[in-house]
Amino acid sequence: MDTIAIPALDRPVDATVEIPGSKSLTNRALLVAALAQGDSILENALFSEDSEYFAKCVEQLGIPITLNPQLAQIQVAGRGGEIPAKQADLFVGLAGTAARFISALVALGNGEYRLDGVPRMRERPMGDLLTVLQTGGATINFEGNSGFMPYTVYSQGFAGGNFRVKANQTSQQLSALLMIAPYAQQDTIVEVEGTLVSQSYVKMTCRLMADFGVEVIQIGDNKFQIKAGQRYQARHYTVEPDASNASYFFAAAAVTGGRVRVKHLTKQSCQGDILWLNVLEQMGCQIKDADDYTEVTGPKQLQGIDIDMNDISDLVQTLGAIAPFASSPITIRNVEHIRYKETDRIKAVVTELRRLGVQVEEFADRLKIEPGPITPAAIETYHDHRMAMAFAVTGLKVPGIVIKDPGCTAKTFPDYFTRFFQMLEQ
Ligand SMILES: O=C(O)C1=C[C@@H](OP(=O)(O)O)[C@@H](O)[C@H](O)C1
Ligand SMILES: C=C(OP(=O)(O)O)C(=O)O
Repeated sequence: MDTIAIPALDRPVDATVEIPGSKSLTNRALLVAALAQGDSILENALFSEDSEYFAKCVEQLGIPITLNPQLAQIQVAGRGGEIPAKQADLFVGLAGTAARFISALVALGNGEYRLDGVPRMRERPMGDLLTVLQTGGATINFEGNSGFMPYTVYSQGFAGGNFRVKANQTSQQLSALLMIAPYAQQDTIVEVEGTLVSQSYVKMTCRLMADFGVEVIQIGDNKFQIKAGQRYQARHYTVEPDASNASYFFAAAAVTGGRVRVKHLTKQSCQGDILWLNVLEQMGCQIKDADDYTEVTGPKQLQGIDIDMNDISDLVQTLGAIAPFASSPITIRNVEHIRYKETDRIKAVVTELRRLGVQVEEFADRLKIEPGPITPAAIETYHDHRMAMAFAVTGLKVPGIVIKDPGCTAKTFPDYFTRFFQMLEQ
């Protein structure tokens, strides 16, 4: 298996970086542009496994896509809500967004659509969304366990109506439903039953829908109404840099007492993970928030923090990886749902921190990390891009840290290590 050795720094980082487009925004924009009538152009789109699987699915459904990776541009020739293909065999890799959003998209079609992913994707929850699609008219044939990939969706359009959906393991199933709802035969009201995790992503969904001309009426925190007959408008859309993927570069400034500027990402971002800046501020960093960039300057000594990360849970690994360098313990709460992601992320972070000699307590929905010295080790990444990207930052402070299977960053950030090393050379 490939590995990458991370060089420890004997000086603070001092760099300006650019981060590719957001995965969450690219895949939402691909979906709504596919449903719009006519050509949309996505600028600064992400080119990575998650978005390329997504684009390929849309294309297989008969909606032409032109990829221009050199210009970071994707052109989508939307078909006004029609799904031209009557049959397709679709593969989503490990992309949770593609799995959920494409399953919902094919429910608008008229035909049979098989969906599958990598072995871990077959374990990730899909059932709550599929139950709603069944109530809305689809028949679903599961090849293995009910509620999990692989399955075939037999659809004849989506009826809409009133639904209750669980969103305690992932918010993506709710986002998927919201985005197809304007094309249902009648108005849709979706009520979340119980806890809604990762709420900031649902806000992002509503914002993106509004950017393409569709209104979601939110009734309280947990109820959403979408009028049928609304139509997405094709448009030019510029994808923001990925705030979750920027977190590793800001973290590098935080742990080395250095300075990192991320171009074109600002506090006005519609991505919930922009709140990483607030986390770092509470830990002692200084934040400069300009019109077209954000800059983090790290302190001499990071402080500990006790934080609910339910809404920004893709950052748990980033915080876990720098936690041993704080002056007091770091407690990360309310993140049981990260056990259903690329890997069980609570378990993965705890295991790898312990491998580094760090004292960590694991609970069902939280972890507590004690500061302390680190013994270098080779970090297992469990096919999880965020394990590789986060623990590379730990390696900046401790000589001898090696990241196993660094190629797993291809999921959302194929040239992560190139940009990471470029940051160190500035
Ligand atoms: O809707 C989205 O784009 C996402 C929602 C979050 O997932 P959950 O809703 O499963 O927590 C997040 O972790 C994921 O990276 C992207
Ligand atoms: C959880 C993630 O991805 P997915 O979209 O596959 O859920 C992630 O990118 O951290």
